[in-house]
Amino acid sequence: MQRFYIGLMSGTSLDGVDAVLVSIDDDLIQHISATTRPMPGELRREILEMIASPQTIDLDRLGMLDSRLGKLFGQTALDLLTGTHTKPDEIHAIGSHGQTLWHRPALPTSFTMQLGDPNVIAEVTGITTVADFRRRDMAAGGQGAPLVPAFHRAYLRQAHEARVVLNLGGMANISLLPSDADHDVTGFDTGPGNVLLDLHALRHLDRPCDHAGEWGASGHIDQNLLDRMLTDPYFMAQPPKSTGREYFNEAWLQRQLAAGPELAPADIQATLTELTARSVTDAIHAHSSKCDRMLVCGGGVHNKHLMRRLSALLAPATVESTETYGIAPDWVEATAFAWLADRTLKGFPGNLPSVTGARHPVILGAIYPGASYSA
Ligand SMILES: Nc1ncnc2c1ncn2[C@@H]1O[C@H](COP(=O)(O)OP(=O)(O)OP(=O)(O)O)[C@@H](O)[C@H]1O
Ligand SMILES: CC(=O)N[C@H]1[C@@H]2OC[C@@H](O2)[C@@H](O)[C@@H]1O[C@H](C)C(=O)O
Repeated sequence: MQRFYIGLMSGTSLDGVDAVLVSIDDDLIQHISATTRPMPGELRREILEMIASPQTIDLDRLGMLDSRLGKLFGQTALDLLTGTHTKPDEIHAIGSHGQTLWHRPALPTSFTMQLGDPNVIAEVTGITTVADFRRRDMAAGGQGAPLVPAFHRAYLRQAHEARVVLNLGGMANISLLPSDADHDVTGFDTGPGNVLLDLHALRHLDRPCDHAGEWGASGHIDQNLLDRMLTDPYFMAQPPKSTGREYFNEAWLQRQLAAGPELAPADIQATLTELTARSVTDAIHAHSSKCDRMLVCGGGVHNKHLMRRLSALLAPATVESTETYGIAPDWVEATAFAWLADRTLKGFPGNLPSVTGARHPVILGAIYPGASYSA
C-alpha cells in the first residue's frame, strides 16, 4: 500500500535541515519533493558553543535547544507541505533524525544524543513522528551509527557488481555492498568528510565551505602534515566505529597544525582534502576485497576537487554521484530516515548488526502519535 512520508535530517555540518517528501509502497520508494531550511545562525552558534565546552553546559540552554530544534524541524516539514499543497493528514509519518549534539559510542557506558524534541514536531505538524533512531541499537551493544547502510543495501546494492556507497557529510561514512548476496554488508565512519574543510575555509576565506573545492585544488599537499594526520588512532581502529564533531573538530585541527612548521593556508586546504580522500580510500582498500564502483552522496559530492582525488585514488573503480542511480545525493540521508520510519511502523528492524556491531537486529526509534495515528 502506497503511503507518504517526510524524512528530516540535520547533520554534522550544521548547514541546514533537509526535508524530503517520498511515497513508499513496499519496496518501491519515490521522491516527490524536497526542501532545505538553513540552520539559523544563533542556533548554529549555540550548538557549536555547547560542543566546544561540553563540561559547562547549562541545563536550561540544553532543554531550550531541544525544543527550539523540534520547532525548526516541524516548520521545515510544514514548508514541504505548503510547497507541495499537501495536507498533514495525507502524510503517514515523519522520520526525524534530530541534531546530533554528542556521540560517545566508545565510553564504558556509551550514549548518543540527538536533539529536536519529536513531541514538538508531532504537535507543530499534527503528523505522527518517529525519532530517536540510534539509541536502541546502542542499547543492543551497537555504535548507534551509521544507520544509512541498511538503506543503501536496500536501494543501491547490485548483483554482479561490488559497490561502495560513500556519504560525504560533515563526517564521512561508507557502506560496503558486496555483489554476492551471501556476504554481509559492512560499513563505518571513515572520519572527517567536509568538517575540517569547512572550518579552515571559514577561518581563512570567511566562507562556509570551499566552493567546488577550488581553493583546495590551488594548493599543494604537504606530505608531512598528511602523514601525521593519518596516524591518528581513529583511522587505524577496526570497525565497528563511528565518530563526530566531538573528536574531529577545530581543536583536533589546530593540534595537527601546531605539530609542524607553518604552512600556506591553501596548502593546508589541499592537505585536508587529501586527508578525506585518503582516509576513505585507505579504508576501502583495507576492508573490501573488491570495489567496482563507488557511489557518492552528501554535500561533498559538489567538491569537484575531492571527487577527482577520490577517483584517482580508487582507480580503476568508477566514482560517481548517486544521482546516476536515481537518488539525488543531497537527499539520500533524509530519504533514509523516511524509510527507517516506515520500517519502525511496520515492526521491522532498521539496524544492520554487521555495521553497528549490535548483538542483534532491533526495531529502531520511538513513535510520537499525530492527530490521525492508529496502532
Ligand atoms: N558547492 C559545494 N562545494 C563544496 N562543498 C560543498 C558544496 N555544497 C555543499 N558542500 C559541502 O557539503 C556540506 C554539507 O553536506 P551534508 O548536508 O551532506 O552534511 P550533513 O548531512 O550535515 O553531515 P553528516 O552526513 O555528517 O551528518 C557543507 O558543509 C559543505 O562542506
Ligand atoms: C551520530 C551521528 O549523527 N552520526 C552521523 C554522522 O554523519 C555521518 C556519519 O556521522 C554517520 O555515522 C551518521 O549519519 C548517518 C545518517 C548514518 O547514521 O548513517
